Amino acid sequence: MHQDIEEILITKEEIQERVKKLADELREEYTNLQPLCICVLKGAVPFMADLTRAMDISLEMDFMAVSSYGASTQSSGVVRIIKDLEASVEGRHVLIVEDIIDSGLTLSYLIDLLKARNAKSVKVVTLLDKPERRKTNLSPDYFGFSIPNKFIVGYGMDYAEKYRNLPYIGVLKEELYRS
Ligand SMILES: O=P(O)(O)OC[C@H]1O[C@H](OP(=O)(O)OP(=O)(O)O)[C@H](O)[C@@H]1O
Ligand code: HPA
Ligand SMILES: [Mg+2]
Repeated sequence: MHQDIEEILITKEEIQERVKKLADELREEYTNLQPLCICVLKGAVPFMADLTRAMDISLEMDFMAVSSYGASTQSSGVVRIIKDLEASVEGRHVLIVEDIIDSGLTLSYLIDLLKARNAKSVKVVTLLDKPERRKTNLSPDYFGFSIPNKFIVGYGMDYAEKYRNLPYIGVLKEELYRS
């Protein structure tokens, strides 16, 4: 285990098993709809890659970068678009692929934006849900795990850009960000 990790919350094997089940559910819903899967950079990259391959249906991918955390464990509340989509979402069935919903501010901003751009449907799949910290009344259509209010890293998730390549999801030692 990495020296900065307090405990492993979800193992690599548990992630793989859950992702496969989510993909089965999404296949049911999206077969023949040619969904546009939107990966929210950067944290959702490993989840997007594993999930879409396991879905194994005809789909398209696009990528969007928004950021509200920076080098902090608290959302700034201000969502900035860093990279916009290439594809038009008009008339499309859109599936937003997120790694984590925490305050919900990133996602509520994105959902409003995609609806305003006339997507035919907008749904959300997130690997992790941290409901205790929610500041909006938003819940994902699909989620992998509900987790306690701890700052976690790994499988795409970072603290100040580090730890994204850990294969498991772990709780970051508090002394690394509390001073
Ligand atoms: O529900 P919220 O409180 O808005 O938090 C969730 C968002 O915050 C993180 O992204 P971040 O802004 O850190 O960008 P990153 O994916 O590039 O790390 C995470 O990947 C989600 O997109
Ligand atoms: O717990 C978290 N870890 C990493 N990134 C995050 N973005 C929102 N919550 C988290
Ligand atoms: Mg981040």
